[in-house]
Amino acid sequence: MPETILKLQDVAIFQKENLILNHVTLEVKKGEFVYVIGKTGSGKSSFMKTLYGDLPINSGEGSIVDFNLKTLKEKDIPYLRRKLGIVFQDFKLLPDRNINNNLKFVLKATGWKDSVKMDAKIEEVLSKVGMKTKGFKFPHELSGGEQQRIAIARALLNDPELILADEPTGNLDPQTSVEIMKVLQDINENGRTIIMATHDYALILKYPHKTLKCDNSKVFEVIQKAI
Ligand SMILES: Nc1ncnc2c1ncn2[C@@H]1O[C@H](COP(=O)(O)OP(=O)(O)OP(=O)(O)O)[C@@H](O)[C@H]1O
Repeated sequence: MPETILKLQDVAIFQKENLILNHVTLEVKKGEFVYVIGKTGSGKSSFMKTLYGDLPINSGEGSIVDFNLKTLKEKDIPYLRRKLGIVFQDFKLLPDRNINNNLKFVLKATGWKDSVKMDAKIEEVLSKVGMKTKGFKFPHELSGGEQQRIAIARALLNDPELILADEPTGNLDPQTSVEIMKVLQDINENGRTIIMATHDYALILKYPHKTLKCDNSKVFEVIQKAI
């Protein structure tokens, strides 16, 4: 039996005093690829934020990569995030430094010290996303798709058990979206668990996976035909 990476039991998620999602019960096992879909404002980002400790769970129980989301303290959040790779729609690369230094910045911030090991790790993650030769480029010298590849490489730096991707193709054209999806697909095939919020139905049809839908304050699994 694959181990459980995420488990939510009757969870309620609020934005300020507004209830966004209620009675959320679900389980994600190691190695799964799971989509989270839903209309604008249905709570996809709120759901993802809960998973990386940006929104608390007000009721119910939740655990993610061995962290208890209910009892998670502010000081635990950096440690939780080291076990997660987070990818956003808008890449969030630092504009004032090249790609190698963007990646080195994250390694140093997460406790890496040995320069040789850092360089080797950077080369490894850049290779995984097909960007090995682009380390000396600045973010503005790369296309959107290339920047997202770098953001995925950055998410891989600390060998996360789970990758959370919130609309990773939201700023990309359809062809580039497919390329990014192939990168994520590859990473998943190498054993990593991925949860990806998206409203890109073309991608879901092309790469079918378990799909959770946010609708009417609920999260439930949908089968492909019903999407
Ligand atoms: N920081 C915030 N403060 C208060 N309310 C918020 C905040 N962020 C989101 N909301 C509200 O929470 C609800 C869910 O928003 P959320 O961003 O989770 O939806 P979404 O499904 O990710 O939408 P989209 O597809 O547009 O990104 C919306 O009604 C939104 O207005």
